[in-house]
Amino acid sequence: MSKKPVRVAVTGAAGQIGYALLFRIASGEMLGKDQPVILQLLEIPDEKAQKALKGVMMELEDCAFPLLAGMEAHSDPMGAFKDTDYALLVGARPRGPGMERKDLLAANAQIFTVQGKALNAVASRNVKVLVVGNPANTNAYIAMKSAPDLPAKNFTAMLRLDHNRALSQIAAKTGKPVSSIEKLCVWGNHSPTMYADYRFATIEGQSVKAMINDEDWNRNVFLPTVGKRGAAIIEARGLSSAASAANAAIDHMRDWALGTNGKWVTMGIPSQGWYGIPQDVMFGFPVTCANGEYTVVEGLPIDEFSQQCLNKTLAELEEERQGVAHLI
Ligand SMILES: NC(=O)C1=CN([C@@H]2O[C@H](COP(=O)(O)OP(=O)(O)OC[C@H]3O[C@@H](n4cnc5c(N)ncnc54)[C@H](O)[C@@H]3O)[C@@H](O)[C@H]2O)C=CC1
Ligand SMILES: O=C([O-])CC(=O)C(=O)O
Repeated sequence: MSKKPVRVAVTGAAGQIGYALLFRIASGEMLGKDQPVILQLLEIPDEKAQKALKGVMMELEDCAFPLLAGMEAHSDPMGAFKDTDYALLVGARPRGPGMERKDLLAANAQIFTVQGKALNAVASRNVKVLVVGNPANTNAYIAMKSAPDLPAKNFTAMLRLDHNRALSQIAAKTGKPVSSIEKLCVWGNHSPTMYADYRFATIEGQSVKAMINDEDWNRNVFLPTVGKRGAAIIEARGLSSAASAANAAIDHMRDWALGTNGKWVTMGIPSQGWYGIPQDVMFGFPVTCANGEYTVVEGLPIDEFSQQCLNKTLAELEEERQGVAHLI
């Protein structure tokens, strides 16, 4: 018997990430090739944006996806989030050259109070929320705090693009396939202060740290390359990452919903005090996923350099959190 359709809300649906994301959700890449979906798409109440959204929906229709059980266009989050099982909050202003992601807080923070409240009011009580719009961690924090009736753990921020970038850098350095790398993680904020950490990583059971054996490369090449990759893409493309961001969103939601079979991935999640990170700070942690739940990988040793990195990214998140305290 075929499965009952689930509702997937996507905001910023006519934007560049939206365009790279929706077709993959509708084809079953996110929730499985046996899971029908109803897309509930949100764009701003602006004639041009709504018209562009209609165009994207016409293209979705033209794909005749067998799993696409329905589609709705919305200009109000209360409609878009009604009974939704999954919410991908992408819609927000992207940065341009010379900006840091936290420069977007003033422009974007308000979006996430409104959307958090709407989720609180009308979404499924088990809704799984992924915030992509930048600055992703603090926007996810705002949405979570604006939705007190939903479980805090159901609000997450996207660190998966950073995780995937780190995987590719390690694969290139070691000459080994991406698929062979296990136990990598990225701690903290989706910003240049993030700490991509391959101390525990293995390839075919061998330590990646020992294989690379180059602390200078770690600190002066790997960390800045991963940390500033978003800016490098903007510099090269004139626009921020879109297809890779959509791909990371698919990876994040798929793994959360369908599980990782014991493999580590990185998710931005509200801390429950793990590794000394204060309660509720939306922080990138290594997790495994099973049965629709994530579990933090606990008990990893944190050496002095790693502790400094964690402190730095935490300090930035705390600063962002103070900057939005008036919205919560
Ligand atoms: N967390 C991450 O790893 C990444 C995050 N991003 C962020 O994702 C966001 C979206 O990026 P793009 O798609 O490239 O931008 P875009 O400008 O192409 O599209 C954003 C869309 O969101 C819509 N929008 C704005 N406010 C909205 C609201 N309140 N409700 C619904 N829709 C709304 C806009 O009308 C626009 O169509 C940006 O903030 C960007 O910085 C981008 C790449 C990676
Ligand atoms: O850098 C940006 O502004 C977009 C983004 O978050 C990324 O590519 O990681």
